[in-house]
Amino acid sequence: MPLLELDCITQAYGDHVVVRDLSLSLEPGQIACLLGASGCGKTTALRCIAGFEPVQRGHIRLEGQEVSGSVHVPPENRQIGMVFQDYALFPHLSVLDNIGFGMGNATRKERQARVEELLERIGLTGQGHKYPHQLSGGQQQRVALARALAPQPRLILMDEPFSNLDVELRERLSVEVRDVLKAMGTTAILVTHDQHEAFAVADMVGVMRDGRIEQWDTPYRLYHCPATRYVADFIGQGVLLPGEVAGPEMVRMELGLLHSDLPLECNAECMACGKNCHLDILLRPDDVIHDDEAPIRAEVVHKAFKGAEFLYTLRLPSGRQVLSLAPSHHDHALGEKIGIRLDVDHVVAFLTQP
Ligand SMILES: Nc1ncnc2c1ncn2[C@@H]1O[C@H](COP(=O)(O)OP(=O)(O)OP(=O)(O)O)[C@@H](O)[C@H]1O
Repeated sequence: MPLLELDCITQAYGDHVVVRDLSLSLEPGQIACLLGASGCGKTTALRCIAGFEPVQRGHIRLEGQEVSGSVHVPPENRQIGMVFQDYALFPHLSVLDNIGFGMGNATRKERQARVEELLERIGLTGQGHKYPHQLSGGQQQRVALARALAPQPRLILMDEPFSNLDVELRERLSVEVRDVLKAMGTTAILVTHDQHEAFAVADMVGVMRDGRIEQWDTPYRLYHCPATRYVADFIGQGVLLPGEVAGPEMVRMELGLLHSDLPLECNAECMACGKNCHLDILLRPDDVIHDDEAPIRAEVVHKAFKGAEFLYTLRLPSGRQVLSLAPSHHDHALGEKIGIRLDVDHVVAFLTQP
């Protein structure tokens, strides 16, 4: 049985529909992420799950039991833990007391054992006597996670939990949070606009747009097999280059012929002949390989040093540009023409808009 099911939920503020027919299902122990641009409705969806907002249509079920829809179970009876962007720790309570705060029904001994266990999980053993202001931002957020986990909730909801932290710490903490959640078998949903966080933490990611989930998929598939132009553009870097269907599973483009393992998207007439449909082909920087032996030459118009790699922007003979990631010992000057070839695992193609 899924731990959480959202069945076509809709929520509006007045006339402004913010969440539209949103459905998803989470298995116990799964970590999901709602990812999207500011204002797409991620926080509102999370607030509906927590019970802070009623849903106007649809149903939410936790462990098969309806909590929103024809009934409305209040937030405090849903056994859901929350982690917020600003940590929301009690400043006048020690770390120990913050973590133990929500364990009202436990005995002193149980509470102590649980808090010690969680302190160890978050790497703060021996620091329980400190107060929030004596901790770094990353440590405070780990305490906030421990506090949310302490009462053994059915589900943890995290709203932009890393956005107050600097980039390096954000990456490290997102991996640590995933490890803690996985070690405890906790089901969780993260809300963020940062795809690196989403990819570091979640098993499944829903890319949201305008209140809807545009694609619900694994991070790998979102990157390599985006279902729509919007997802292709929102996730990762890349360019769309024009191509032409040369057969049901083959496309011709400026950089050569590409074989697709799936039938290419065609319009009805093209289905009949299997040729000449115009497509836009997605090329990621890792699809375009720098190779001195390759006959196709492209001019370096921009380069960004990434440490282990350069991200080159290259101009093709047609004037169109592609991105290419190359190991950083291949250090080429602006204006230089370098050989490139394609190494595309899956062809991602969208029918050219008339
Ligand atoms: N309480 C409210 N009353 C009226 N409108 C609201 C309320 N809360 C949110 N909205 C509007 O709903 C839309 C979606 O907001 P929401 O916070 O869910 O988006 P979000 O994707 O989480 O954005 P962000 O990343 O900026 O937090 C926005 O246009 C916002 O202005």
